[in-house]
Amino acid sequence: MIFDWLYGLFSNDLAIDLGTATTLIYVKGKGIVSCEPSVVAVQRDARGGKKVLAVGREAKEMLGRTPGNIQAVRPLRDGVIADFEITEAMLRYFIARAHNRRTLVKPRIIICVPFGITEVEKRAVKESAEGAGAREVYLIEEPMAAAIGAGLPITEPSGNMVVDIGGGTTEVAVISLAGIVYSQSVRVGGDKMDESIMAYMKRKYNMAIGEQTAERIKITIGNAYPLEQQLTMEVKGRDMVAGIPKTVIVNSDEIRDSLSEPTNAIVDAVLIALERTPPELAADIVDKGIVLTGGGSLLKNLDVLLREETGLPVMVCDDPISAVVLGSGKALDHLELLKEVTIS
Ligand SMILES: Nc1ncnc2c1ncn2[C@@H]1O[C@H](COP(=O)(O)OP(=O)(O)OP(=O)(O)O)[C@@H](O)[C@H]1O
Repeated sequence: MIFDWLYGLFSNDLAIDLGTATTLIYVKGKGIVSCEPSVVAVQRDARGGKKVLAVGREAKEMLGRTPGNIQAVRPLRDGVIADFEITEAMLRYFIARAHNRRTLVKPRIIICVPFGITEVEKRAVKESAEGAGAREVYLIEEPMAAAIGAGLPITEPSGNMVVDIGGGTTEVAVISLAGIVYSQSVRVGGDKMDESIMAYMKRKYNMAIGEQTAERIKITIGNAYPLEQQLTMEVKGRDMVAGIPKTVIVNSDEIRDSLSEPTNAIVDAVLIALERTPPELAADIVDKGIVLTGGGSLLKNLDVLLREETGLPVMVCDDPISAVVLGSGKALDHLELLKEVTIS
């Protein structure tokens, strides 16, 4: 008892959402202390060695703007770890910054990982957190963390459907009695939406735009179902024929059309999940509806499209970008829940 109290006083337990697009860190008792792009700027020397120059927001600014020997990389792609070494360096950086090293006790860290992560990837994530000073490392799968973060009653014997639309993947899961009954991950998310916009700008306007511009278009006027009012936006890029910078005005209808492939893939993943859900749990979902989490769920009217296509109630949770890290943090706060929902 006294140990628990002392531990609570001195420890600085962390929850980390290691996302393809964003890494968020939650510190027990303080809330979310960091929310930065999962990007690392790396300098390569002649012998192939790598030196980390910047991490997070500062590194994202460098994407597409670096000289030859410096590379701004996203170490997680399509929901999986594409570069172990750099993921580890990024994790160390974020943990070191969030963890108050003056505290006496090493932190317990819970890290949220993509559903279906391999044993090798699990070990890599655990080892990098241990290397960064963790006393104990717990892993929680993304759909579970998202469901807890969205406030779903996951420990009850009833079906809950959560659709987490991230940067690299969309994970559709049905959860009951603190277990994942069904989960399917498709490699479609915010990144594919950005790619579709880039391809459209090339096709329609002969114009090359960068990833960041495509993301801005998506966030500002992107949509999945007709908006009440048409929106427009000025876009700057490079004319691919003349080779000089140019500006065009695009509208929300054409951007919706350009996004139809990724948005339809998300609808299909949800329809397949509904088809494969055991009947009793499907009946619960008909009553309770589908909850959307993840930054991709903020695409305008994506909830409306899903409602139209499934005929079920669909709602976006409060603060969808933080749901996963908040859910992981909540698990860390409740020992019983932690045992039930983490994977080894
Ligand atoms: N308002 C918005 N409208 C549309 N998309 C948005 C909006 N805000 C953020 N996004 C997109 O959400 C995505 C990031 O979501 P999130 O932070 O949940 O992903 P992640 O957890 O890093 O990825 P993953 O779950 O694949 O590991 C990005 O593609 C971003 O462009």
